[in-house]
Amino acid sequence: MTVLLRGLILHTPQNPFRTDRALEAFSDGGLALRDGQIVALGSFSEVRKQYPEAPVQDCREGVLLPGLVDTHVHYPQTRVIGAMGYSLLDWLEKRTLPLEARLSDNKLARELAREFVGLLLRNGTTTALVFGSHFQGATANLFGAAEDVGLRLIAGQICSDRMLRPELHTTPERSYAEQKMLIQRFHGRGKLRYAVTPRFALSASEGLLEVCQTLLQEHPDLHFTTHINENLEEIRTVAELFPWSRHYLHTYDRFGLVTERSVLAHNVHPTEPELARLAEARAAIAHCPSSNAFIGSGIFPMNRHLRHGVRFGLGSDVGGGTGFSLLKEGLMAYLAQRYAPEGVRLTPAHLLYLATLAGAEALGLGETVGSLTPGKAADVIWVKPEPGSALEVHFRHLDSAEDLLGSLFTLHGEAQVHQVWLEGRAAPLVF
Ligand SMILES: O=c1[nH]c(=O)c2nc[nH]c2[nH]1
Ligand SMILES: [Zn+2]
Repeated sequence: MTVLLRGLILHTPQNPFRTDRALEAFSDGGLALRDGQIVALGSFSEVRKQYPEAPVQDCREGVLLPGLVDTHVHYPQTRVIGAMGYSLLDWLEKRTLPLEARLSDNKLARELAREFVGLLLRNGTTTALVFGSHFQGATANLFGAAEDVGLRLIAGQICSDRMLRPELHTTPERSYAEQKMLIQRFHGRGKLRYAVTPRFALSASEGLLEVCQTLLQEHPDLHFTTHINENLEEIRTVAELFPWSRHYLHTYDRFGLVTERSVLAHNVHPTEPELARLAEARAAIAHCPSSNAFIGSGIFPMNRHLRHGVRFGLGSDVGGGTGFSLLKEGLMAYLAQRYAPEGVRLTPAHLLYLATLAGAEALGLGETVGSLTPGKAADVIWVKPEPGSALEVHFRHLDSAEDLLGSLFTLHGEAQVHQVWLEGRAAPLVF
């Protein structure tokens, strides 16, 4: 059955870093959904003519956007959000890893998984690349919870075999066996995909990185994700642990882990050769602006990434980040670039692109999601201003689509994700 959504529709089917006309807006727009796909987009009157019999859902209060894409978020860390006053390595040791160690308890893991996917959806995220758990059972729970609600999920069991805490350490042999089982069970099942996920080079021996390489060779359509160049002390330690490495990226590249299916989180302190190599390999970066500020990692050198042609999308990086909202991450990216000495002048179109299509492309899903182009999956969100809020005033009085989008990102805290469609089906937002 075809359904029509009517309202203000905004998306960025093109890249605003390359063209001035990337933002497409329909002030009284129509979006036709059928069999999980978008089948038409245009002015409401045009779309109505194509589907005169279809039921219409009136979404004229607020705005319809593509589902948001989070390229980096940690499933076990919802309850870590807000731990102030740390930098990366002491934040991991004192606040994050103790909680992650508790996910050996399957009952807790199931509860956290349901909570986590519910929070992604409530914030309008319909596709996510997720850091799983160090435990196989907990990671299976994450896949199960995503499947239950219909979230598009790429995730994997984290592997580490040194320098964290003993409960979180695996061995190369065990990690291979456990990951193999998860890949067989979940990779390619519905909207689930598997990502090989060493936590970071600091906590992975060469033997473990070899296992990651073997898995990617045995299953060339797997994804790969990890962290890189987040914090200066981390970078120094990695250089000591891999004395042969030319730079941080080399520790992954030596094992064939830097490809166009790779997403590396942060990259706040890259060298020029690393940026050149990332561009050459077409690997993508998950830019996590609120996390970079919150754990004091530094400001993302966006201009250098653009100059080299390195792809990047947005990541909430919960729980180093300050919450699940990618609208907020858009604002944080904007603010950080305003502070940076050679910051990029971002527009509302850039922020929407980074929160949607750029992320989809980083995950290799640019043909499937990220914009409302007909033929793509009907992953759509309806965002409304809270009654009585400044954002509502803006929605009543602004008539430029671009200005409205700017106020939506700026006043994101007054926006409510009212409804989410996953492949055309309305998802429950209360769990
Ligand atoms: O922001 C981060 N969050 C983490 O959990 C983590 N682990 C390694 N490096 C990390 N960075
Ligand atoms: Zn992270």
